[in-house]
Amino acid sequence: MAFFFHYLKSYKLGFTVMTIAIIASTYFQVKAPVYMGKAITALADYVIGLTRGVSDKGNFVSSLWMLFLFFIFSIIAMFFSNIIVTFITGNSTNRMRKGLFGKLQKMTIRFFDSHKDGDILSRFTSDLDNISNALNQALGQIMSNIALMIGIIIMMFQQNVQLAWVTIASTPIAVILAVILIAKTRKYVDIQQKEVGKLNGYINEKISGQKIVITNGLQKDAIDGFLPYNENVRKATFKGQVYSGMLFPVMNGLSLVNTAIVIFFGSWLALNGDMGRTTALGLVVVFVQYSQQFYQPISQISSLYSMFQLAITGAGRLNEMFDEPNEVNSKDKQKLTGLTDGVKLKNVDFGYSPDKEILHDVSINVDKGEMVALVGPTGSGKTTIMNLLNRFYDVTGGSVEFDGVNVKDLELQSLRDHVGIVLQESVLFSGTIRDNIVFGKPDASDEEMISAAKQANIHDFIMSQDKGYDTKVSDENSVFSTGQKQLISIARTILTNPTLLILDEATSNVDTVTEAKIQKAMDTVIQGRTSFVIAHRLKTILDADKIVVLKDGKVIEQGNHQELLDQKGFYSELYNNQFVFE
Ligand SMILES: Nc1ncnc2c1ncn2[C@@H]1O[C@H](COP(=O)(O)OP(=O)(O)OP(=O)(O)O)[C@@H](O)[C@H]1O
Repeated sequence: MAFFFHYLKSYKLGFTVMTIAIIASTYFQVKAPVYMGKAITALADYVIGLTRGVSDKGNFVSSLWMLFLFFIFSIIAMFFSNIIVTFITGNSTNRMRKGLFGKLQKMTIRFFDSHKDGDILSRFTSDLDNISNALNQALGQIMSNIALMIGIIIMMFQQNVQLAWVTIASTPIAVILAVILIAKTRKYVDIQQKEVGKLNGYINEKISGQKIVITNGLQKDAIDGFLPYNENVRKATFKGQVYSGMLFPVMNGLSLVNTAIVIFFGSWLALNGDMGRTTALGLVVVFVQYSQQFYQPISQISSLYSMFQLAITGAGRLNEMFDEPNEVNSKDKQKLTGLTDGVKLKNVDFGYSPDKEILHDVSINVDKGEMVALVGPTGSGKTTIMNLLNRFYDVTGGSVEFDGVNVKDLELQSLRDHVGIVLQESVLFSGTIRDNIVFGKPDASDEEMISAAKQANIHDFIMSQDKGYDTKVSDENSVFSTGQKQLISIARTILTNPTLLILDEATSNVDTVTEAKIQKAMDTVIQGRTSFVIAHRLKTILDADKIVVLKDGKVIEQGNHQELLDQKGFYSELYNNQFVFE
């Protein structure tokens, strides 16, 4: 509720106008049957008058006109309130989406590492859609239905107290039936959502692994696995639909029975009561209208319930994201302006979760301009060390220092400005090749951009494209191979001229020509720069000023190639067996 209030509170004027429009529309709607009754009484009087030779149809015509006008006014007022609801809903969901995306940009790497892309995306799509639908439907409908119910009750008691009691006598039965049906529907809608989630999970997994399915000829098995999920969805949907489908017929049936009782009792009043018969006839017509209108709000409000439930779940999931911690605010901290001495990891301990330590007492010294190669078996903690260098995560023990200053005492933005990263998996954003190269330095001149592309060995390839640097890059139309993508991201990093470079060498198989280009580009970008490289190629390791050998989160050996060979330890054993580092 606090979530909805936060976004809706700024539309006070809109709500006021909407309330006035709803009250007006309700007034016209509940008053119209009175004129219908008057018209019937006037018609009956006119017919009786004809037999007696007196005929005045003035009352009948004027009542019909009023009836017509009241319906028209009611429609106009309803139209206004709907437009305002649409305006408020559109604007508030727009603000929610903006807030959510803004929040996303402030989130920590930990959040992205621990949530699936699909899960984050669904908050922007299905959760926001559920909220928007519920707001759209509920804001106007709940208010106008409640207003309608109150209006009808007031009008009925004004018209005739006895008939009013008869009409509302069955309300408790209707409410009890509605509550039972909704509870049943909800149970099966919940099951249905869970089953749909499982089905989507299965489809998702199979789509991403489709190549493996095809390679192993497992298409039939994939379908066999799919069928039970699909069947469970069908069963749950069917049961939910049965109960929710019963709501309207049951309400309609009750409304009809109620109308019959009203007609029966109304006719009895007309025949035995002390009012004129034509007036009583008019009254019966009025109450037939009311008894039908009276059931509308009950069934409409109850049918909105499941929509509300989805919106509340959606709001909960959005709130979960808003409650996530932001990246630290470090505006008042020291700015990193460059590097004079070097970078140090001092007795670093770290775990992604408190109960499992990954790095144990890791110490590495890198002097300015040195290149360090991190080597070690898979899972030994190489990427984790990279994650600590530019403070994606905070160490739990020890410290990471730039020129002796703890990264926790540095302004985060200045730290990130000085650290350049080339990941194994290079990402290209939609836009032109130019946009992608100048991504980290949007104000770069064309000369700077071209020089970076030349150093990264990708200039000639770009120029071979029809539109050169203005060639569009998109998912469907990606002209780049994996290796070329890596060259582009190297160009992107060269352009930002980072003080400290973090580089994850690609292990993916690229052709030998591209491989040589990547190697050359890496040599260029590493030259004279302080750098950490997760090394997979022997040449990089041989060229390194320092090799750090990691195993199970511990530094087990450290030194240059020759020193490590002389130690005759883990490294020399692996090297002699030509085992991991090719
Ligand atoms: N985001 C994370 N959350 C929790 N645990 C993680 C996370 N990332 C890595 N780990 C765990 O930390 C340990 C070290 O992983 P890391 O990615 O640093 O190894 P690595 O040496 O880079 O491996 P590889 O050569 O396979 O890339 C592994 O046990 C891994 O399961």
